[in-house]
Amino acid sequence: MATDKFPSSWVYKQTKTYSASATSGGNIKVVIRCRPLNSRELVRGAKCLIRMEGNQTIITRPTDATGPGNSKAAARKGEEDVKSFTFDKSYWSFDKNDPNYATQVHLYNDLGEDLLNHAFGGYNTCIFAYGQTGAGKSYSMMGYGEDKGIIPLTCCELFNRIDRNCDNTVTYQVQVSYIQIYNERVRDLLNPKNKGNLKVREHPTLGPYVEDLSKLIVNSFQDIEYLMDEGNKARAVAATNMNETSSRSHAIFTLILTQKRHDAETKMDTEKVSRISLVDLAGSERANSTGATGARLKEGANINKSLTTFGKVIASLADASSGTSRKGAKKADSFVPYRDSVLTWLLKDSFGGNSKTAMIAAISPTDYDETLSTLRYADAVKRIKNKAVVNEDPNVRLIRELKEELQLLRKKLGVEAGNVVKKTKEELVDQIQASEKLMKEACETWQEKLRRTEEIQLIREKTLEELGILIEKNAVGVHPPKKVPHLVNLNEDPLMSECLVYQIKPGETRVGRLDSDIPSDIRLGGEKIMDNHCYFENEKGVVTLHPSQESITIVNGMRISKPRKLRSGFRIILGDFHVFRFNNPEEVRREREKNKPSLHINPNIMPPSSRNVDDIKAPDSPTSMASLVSEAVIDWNYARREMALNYLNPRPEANLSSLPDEDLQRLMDDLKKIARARRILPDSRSNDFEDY
Ligand SMILES: Nc1ncnc2c1ncn2[C@@H]1O[C@H](COP(=O)(O)OP(=O)(O)OP(=O)(O)O)[C@@H](O)[C@H]1O
Repeated sequence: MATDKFPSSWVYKQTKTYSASATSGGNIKVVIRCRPLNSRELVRGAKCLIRMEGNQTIITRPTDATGPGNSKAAARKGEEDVKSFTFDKSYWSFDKNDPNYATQVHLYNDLGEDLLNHAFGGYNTCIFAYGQTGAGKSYSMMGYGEDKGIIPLTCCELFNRIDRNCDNTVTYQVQVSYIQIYNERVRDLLNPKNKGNLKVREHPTLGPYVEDLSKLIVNSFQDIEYLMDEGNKARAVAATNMNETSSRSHAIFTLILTQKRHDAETKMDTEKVSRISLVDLAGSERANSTGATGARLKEGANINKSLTTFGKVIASLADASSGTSRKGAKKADSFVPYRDSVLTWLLKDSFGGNSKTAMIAAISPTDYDETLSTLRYADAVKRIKNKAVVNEDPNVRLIRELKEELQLLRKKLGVEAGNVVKKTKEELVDQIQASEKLMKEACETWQEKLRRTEEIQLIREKTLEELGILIEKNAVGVHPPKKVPHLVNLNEDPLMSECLVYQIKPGETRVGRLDSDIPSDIRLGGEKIMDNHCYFENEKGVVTLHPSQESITIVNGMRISKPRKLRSGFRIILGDFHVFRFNNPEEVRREREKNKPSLHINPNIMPPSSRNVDDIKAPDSPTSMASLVSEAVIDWNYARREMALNYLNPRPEANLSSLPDEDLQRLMDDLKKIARARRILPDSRSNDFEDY
């Protein structure tokens, strides 16, 4: 078991005791959190439209329509339009200097502790974050840097409580699973063997579940952190290979806490099992506000489908709870369309079911339309009533029911096999197989589960190694090599950026297609990656990139057709979507030594405007750039924008009208993304566009 304690720097107050409430009813707890203005908003003089008084959140319609998202907010001169909403809590995180500023710890003390109390009481629990992109969902859930969010604080305290347990008749076991829902497809982020789309099923006792999903054993908070990190790596690999916009997917991290109590007198064991679901939803902005086209529009429609269904589920549950009905339907008739989307189906228990649930609605202080829409959503959610029950010995019950069910199904199959239509027979066989799988899982011993956890860990490491990704066993976070030159992945979503490291060892490092028979050291997916895409040559620490004929190999925004010597900080794009930053630690160290005292280069003077990559002057070429410019500056946006700008430069050999259709489409996609980012992204993600 873990020996580490909740680091005192994370939380200042941990005084409450934890006794779970015995009540089973109760509404979903809804809290609102308003983030500070970002510097873009500050620069344009955006006004704060939100006020909080006690538990009330008050929004005022702007009197002009200048800000993004305020387009429909018509100026109604002389008339103040104010709307007020009451929630369980309204967290004012607008101004760090305000005495009422709500910190991460406030949120944890109110929501995280409650969640743990319920989980230890044997109830299913769920915390989910809702809100538009950049409103502060990840900040509240995961946190950034030292500002740990509710997930790490809660998971850490979970193990602290287990460690503090002095009752030797009780033992605890924790398992985790991590899935992503993207375009209505479910992906297991912890087991690479589980490729593609996992099936969602429903069992009368178990409720909705993901078939074949891996549930891995964790023994400490570090184990949880490690698996989350691994899951995020898997997300980044898949997102890049499939060109998925990762920030538009939903992620569900689930902990299963099993408490076993041994009765010395009867020699009997009883179990309480609770599921803790931590859900980070995709940005809630409406698809039509993003200007998406083609595949992005379809993706948006699917995101919309899950969030629209989510909205419908919430509306019908809220109506049912408050006794009202929609369009004259009787209350008893109100149908909740859980199964219309994978997200709502899987969260069925969390909404209107067997769970103690809390919602964090993250809002921006300026964006009237989206913020009002989030507040209305949250207002409907707070009316939903759940019926949580203590999950006592659910496995015993499940095994008993599965036994009866299997007997019945097999009998049915035997009796009816001769005369049933094929489809019905297939359905029966499918149902038997699903129940058999559940039975096998329910009967598995802890040792078997542990063995499988270890097996999956080895598979995960091997899969990453085969792709050329550097793995560090049991280490959380990315630890780039201190000496060896390497590539670091860049991704649109900061959560998935800089989490994959590819080493460029002495000699040749070949890059090729994921599914090719031709061996390669770094394997990438996607249509535009060739069998033999390119190779890196590392000669005594000096690295040269050799592109294959016809391959899309881009250095600092320019496509190259002949070998190119790389310097630390260079941006490399392979195929359409694989974006990297090249790092050469030894070179940086040498340059630092040489350049003492250091120069001062303003990062803002660095846009790549050079026409010929080989003529690139100061901004792109010196190693000192990488050491002087904040690494955050050279992110995914920077690399993609630099490429887009090179297209836009009036070059005699490639002006806009001579661009092939697909290149033009890609360029348009990039520009739309930049425009969208300008409208909705927070400062941390969009300030690179500031100069253009
Ligand atoms: N309560 C807060 N206090 C201070 N800064 C915050 C707070 N909430 C958000 N921020 C800052 O606002 C920015 C956007 O937050 P965040 O990345 O959490 O948004 P998001 O809703 O998760 O976006 P996405 O949907 O893309 O994941 C970040 O730079 C974050 O540091």
